[in-house]
Amino acid sequence: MTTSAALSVEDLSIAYGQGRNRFVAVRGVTLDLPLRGTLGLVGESGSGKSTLGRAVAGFLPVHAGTIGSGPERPRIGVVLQNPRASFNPRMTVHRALLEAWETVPAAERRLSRDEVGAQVLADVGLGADALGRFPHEFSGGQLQRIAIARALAAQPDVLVLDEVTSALDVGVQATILRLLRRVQERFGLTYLFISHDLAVVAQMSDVVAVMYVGRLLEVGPVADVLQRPRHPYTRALLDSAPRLGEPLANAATPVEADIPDPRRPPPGCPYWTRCAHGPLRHPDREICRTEVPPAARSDRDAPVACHFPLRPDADPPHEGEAAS
Ligand SMILES: Nc1ncnc2c1ncn2[C@@H]1O[C@H](COP(=O)(O)OP(=O)(O)OP(=O)(O)O)[C@@H](O)[C@H]1O
Repeated sequence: MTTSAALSVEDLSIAYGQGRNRFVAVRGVTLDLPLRGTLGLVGESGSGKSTLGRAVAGFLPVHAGTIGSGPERPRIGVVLQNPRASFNPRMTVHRALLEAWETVPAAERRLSRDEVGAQVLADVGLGADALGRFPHEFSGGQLQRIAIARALAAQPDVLVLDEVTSALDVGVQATILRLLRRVQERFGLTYLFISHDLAVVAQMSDVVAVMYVGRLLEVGPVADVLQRPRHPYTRALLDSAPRLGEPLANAATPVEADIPDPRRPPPGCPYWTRCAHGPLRHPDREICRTEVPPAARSDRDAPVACHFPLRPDADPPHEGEAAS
């Protein structure tokens, strides 16, 4: 772990199922969550983002590797996409906040029982009148604020935020993102921010990690990864996000093919079956089909898991101009 990491994930693998149904949803992921900063985790559906988030939160058994930061494990909270599903409909907001607060060992509590209410709600911009009400009385955006308040009541060091704005209207999304930044600064929190929305990740993150079929393909400072992507997959993801006035396709446009089933990943690089820079378009790049590139790691000088990474200064990248 580097000294500025709040939490380190080292060579982590997570499996689901048993026997013949067992499959590895996250493979060999190494990441540092930057202390008091945000790591944005992006990737298409099924890439393993939520699995990694749930494992970091301690909800899933670790199959191989470690999640930790030395003897003092940080307190980790979670906010999910659908707040309605995460509240007991028969419990008042006040009771839900108290339940979260009760998980903090008595000697470590920063708030008294009396303060767990109006004060915590004020931190997320809600009035004390919400305390005696029930989840169904709130809009999705208000309930997401309450979910954030509930997470704060448990005094986290790290928050796993899994698609927290995906179910909200755009205007409400923006206010929730601003609120998250405010509470991050105020309480010195570290975020693992999971989203399939690159624009939102770009706005929120210091470091970006790109997952694909369970593997980490690229990781680095947000400006590097999103402005000078090295992995053809990152490049293709960026190009698939529509931008006004720009053509939709360029040389990095992926080969038309389905995303592989993570239960049956292809041999070699997981991305070669769609990669415009791989063996489908460059016959001399057979290695992509047969050898898994060394994993991208945030703690090493290895930001990209690709046999033929794009040149960092290539903008836009051109066929055949990848660095060797
Ligand atoms: N509880 C589970 N049991 C078995 N398989 C699961 C379970 N949860 C997720 N999976 C599978 O693990 C793989 C990774 O899923 P995960 O939800 O982590 O991906 P994701 O990148 O977060 O995508 P999404 O945005 O669709 O949730 C998928 O193939 C998914 O079907």
